[in-house]
Amino acid sequence: MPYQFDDLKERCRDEWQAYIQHRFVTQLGDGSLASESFQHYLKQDYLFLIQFARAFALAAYKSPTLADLRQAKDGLQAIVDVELGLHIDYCKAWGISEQELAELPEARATLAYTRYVLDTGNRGDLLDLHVALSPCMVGYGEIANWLNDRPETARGDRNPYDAWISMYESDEFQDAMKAEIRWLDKRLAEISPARFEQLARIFSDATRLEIDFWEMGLTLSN
Ligand SMILES: Cc1ncc(CN)c(N)n1
Repeated sequence: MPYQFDDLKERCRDEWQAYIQHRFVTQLGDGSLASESFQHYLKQDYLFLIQFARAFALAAYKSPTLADLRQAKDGLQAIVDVELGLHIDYCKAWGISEQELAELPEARATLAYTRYVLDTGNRGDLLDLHVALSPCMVGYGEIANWLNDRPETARGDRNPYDAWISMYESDEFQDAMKAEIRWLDKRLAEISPARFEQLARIFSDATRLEIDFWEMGLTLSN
């Protein structure tokens, strides 16, 4: 049986579930998350997204074909034009200016995650890099859908974080997520069991670093 993206998730099912259904996520969904935690997360996520945009630029550099180049360009565009744009507007609404964002120091969880992905991409090939990026690209789309299906989730005026959920439910974000899964499914179909083990390690590491990012928000750690 050829491998596919779902096999990576299945291989680290416990970590994936701990990421998708993290306490930060459930509190964000029911609206009970402390605003300090959300603001801390938002600020660090701005810094995170800048580094992730660099990682997609690295994917473009490492792309041997036009199809690969387009996929890297679409990922970069989803972050720079869609996510970062919305993020800056969203930060403004929460009283955080672009100037403040530009001057922030990176928290350790931000440093660890982003540099892990960049290092994996530098050392490895294009598939290593896309697998390291995939918990970010796929996880938030899945989180938005999971929250939306959850009866405890409060929507609209009843939840101060409703716009965050809507951002990741948007067609732009969901389409970028599906395109990334399609790209990965095609590449993973061609790999050996030994290669799958290497990629499963990367996927698990990146997923654990996503969990640490939520923890950083909850504990306000720097
Ligand atoms: C930490 C993190 N992971 C994922 C995403 C979704 N691109 C994000 N904005 N921030």
